[in-house]
Amino acid sequence: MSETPSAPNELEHERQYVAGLYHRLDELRAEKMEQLAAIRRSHSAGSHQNRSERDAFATMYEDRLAQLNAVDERLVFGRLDLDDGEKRYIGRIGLSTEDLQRLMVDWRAPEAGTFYQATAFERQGVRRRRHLILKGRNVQAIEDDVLDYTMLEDEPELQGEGALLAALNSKRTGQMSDIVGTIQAEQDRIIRAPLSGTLVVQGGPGTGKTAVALHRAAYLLYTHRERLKSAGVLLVGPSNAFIRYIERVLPSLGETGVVMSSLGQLMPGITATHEEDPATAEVKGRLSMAKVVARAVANRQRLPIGPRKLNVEGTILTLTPRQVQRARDKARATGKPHNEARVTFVKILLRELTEQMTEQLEESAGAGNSTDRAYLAEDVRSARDVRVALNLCWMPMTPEKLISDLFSKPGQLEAAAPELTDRELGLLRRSADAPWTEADVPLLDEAAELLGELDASAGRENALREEQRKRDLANAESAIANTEGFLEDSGAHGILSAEDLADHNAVGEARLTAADRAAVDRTWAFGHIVVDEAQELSAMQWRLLMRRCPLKSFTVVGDIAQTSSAAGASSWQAALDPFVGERWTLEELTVNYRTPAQIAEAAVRMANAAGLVVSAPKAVREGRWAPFIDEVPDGGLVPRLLQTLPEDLDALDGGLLAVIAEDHRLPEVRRALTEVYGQRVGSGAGGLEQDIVVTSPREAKGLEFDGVVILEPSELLTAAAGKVGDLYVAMTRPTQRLRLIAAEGIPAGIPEEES
Ligand SMILES: Nc1ncnc2c1ncn2[C@@H]1O[C@H](COP(=O)(O)OP(=O)(O)OP(=O)(O)O)[C@@H](O)[C@H]1O
Repeated sequence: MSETPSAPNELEHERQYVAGLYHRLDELRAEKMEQLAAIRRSHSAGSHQNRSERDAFATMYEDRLAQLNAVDERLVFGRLDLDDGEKRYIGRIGLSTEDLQRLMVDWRAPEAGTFYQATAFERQGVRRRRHLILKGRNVQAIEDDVLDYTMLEDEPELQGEGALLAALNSKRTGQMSDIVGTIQAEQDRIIRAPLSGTLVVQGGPGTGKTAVALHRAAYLLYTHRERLKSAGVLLVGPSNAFIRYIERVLPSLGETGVVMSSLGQLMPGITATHEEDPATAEVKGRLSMAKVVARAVANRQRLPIGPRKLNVEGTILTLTPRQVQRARDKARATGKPHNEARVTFVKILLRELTEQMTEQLEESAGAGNSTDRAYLAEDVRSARDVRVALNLCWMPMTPEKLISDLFSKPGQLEAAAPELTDRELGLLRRSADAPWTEADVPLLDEAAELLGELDASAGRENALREEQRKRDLANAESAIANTEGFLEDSGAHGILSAEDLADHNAVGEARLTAADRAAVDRTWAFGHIVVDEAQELSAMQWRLLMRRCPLKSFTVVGDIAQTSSAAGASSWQAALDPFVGERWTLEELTVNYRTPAQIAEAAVRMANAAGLVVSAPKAVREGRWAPFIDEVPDGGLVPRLLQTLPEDLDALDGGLLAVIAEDHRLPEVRRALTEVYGQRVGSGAGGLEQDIVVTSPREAKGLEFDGVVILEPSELLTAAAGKVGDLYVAMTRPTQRLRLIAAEGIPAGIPEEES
């Protein structure tokens, strides 16, 4: 049902139309630049309010300009020919002529939906769907799906097969790109699903879950702009490497307002490392840890063992356990978090101690000789003994201090976690200065929730100010870049620095977007949260995310079979039940767009042989190569890698190659490869710019490469705490070629004859 029109006049027609679209884009850019420059020229004049209004306009123009600049590549990618004769062009944004004649429809608009959804079975008024394949600003080729006849097939229909296969076969760059021109019908249905509720998207490797999650975020922001602009959208991924891998997709879709965070960054101000020990991560991830943290907080509200003598300016007062208990009960009854309820606790006891002091002084000075209560209250409040005693009973506390003490002081841990075994307690113990890990983040968040603000204003305001300054600088830089031509003409080029402009623009909080504010505010309630690789989340991580979106509007994408974290999910039902019960819907993606059939099938056979039930998506294409299997003698892994690498690199012809192995092998592999390939070798997360990447299976999660070499695959099978996720993940990363080098035997199922 695909036809490629050869008629040169068709191509010529499209070239002219597309040139017209770019012309309009350039006009709009020039217009916005002129408006921005005019605002800047008049900037310093007028009242504070005038300046604020101009700032608001400047921000609006800058945002629009940034969007217009971001959509240049593949501005338009499709055309629909409709029954009524209309020819509707579909592109990254909507464009109209000056007198509002529509030139191109935004891919997220309802009128563009049929571009992705129409099939030969259900034409939805579409006669022909045309894909435009651009290089730079020029139309290189066109490819048509003709839908105005019925064609029955059993296979799932691929739309724009030529354009799709061209995209799938293109070399990987180490950064994900958008799929807006070739979204398939089953993906589109998910992208355009309603905003409310929790939607789970389950799909095997390479089915486009990440792509769908990102396009859905862009779609929701477009369709529910008002609501989501003020509340913000949060996108959570497994690691910083993953966030770097996907970070260009949303800007390329014209959206910059999404907060992207890895699991280690979910608590503003804390940068956490990976939790190395899976058993420790598993214990920290249990839902029952919420109770442990709650007990740890309650244990910081203590009763003295007996009456305590306090010296206030030479007068001896007594603080009794009973008094403390009464004050504690009242403070707890306020229902406020620890640090805020402490205010009540302290107020009650200071009042009682001041009364005691008044009575004692009046007694000793004789009746009728009244003392000034205000002075006495101040004496009591500032007395060292009183401060120490009240702090011992109810210490103001930061989340970091609470959790650090909990894990580094054995007595505190035992008191707070009576349900844990000695072995589990041992797993949690750590030194006070150990770095924070991803598994600590939900515990810190839980603590922050129960403790409340230490000083309700300080921390957040500083963070906001810092964030504001960063944004002002970035805005100023882009404003200067965008108006370069104008500045040159006016002779101002080079005179104005981004810092000057940022200072000039600083107008307080008003200019921060919701996303800026949300990124630094732990208590921010997002309008929607998208979670990728969601199978890895522990119950405590889910608990944290649920707090960040009280409306429970979630898009959850992942693959249960790829779970490698010991704290991760074994079923969506089990993972979500504590938080949303049955109120979630499941969608499945069934086509593998990444991995060639021969490789995907070997991965599935391996998983099945290891006892893992995996959904086996149908691969869209055959590859050129079946997996290469090299069995070598002991000590032969790296020599064989060095021997085979030239052939693999040659075959990939400049493509991206990853060597995946367990952590303990990585230094040796890196050393050996760097000796031969020097700067071409990058490591793990930071290495995606290089064409040879050496990485662990964990860091490769969610990423893809043209070629993959796995060293000692059986090790990846056993390392993942009894789960086969890691080897399954590693085997499904390549888009072209897979090689397995093994000294300890090839895991069952991989060679075809065993199947
Ligand atoms: N409709 C499409 N058009 C073009 N490319 C697509 C399409 N759908 C998916 N792809 C490509 O397929 C590859 C796999 O997609 P993606 O990474 O989103 O899959 P995934 O399901 O998240 O995989 P995994 O779970 O294995 O990490 C990517 O290169 C993506 O760009």
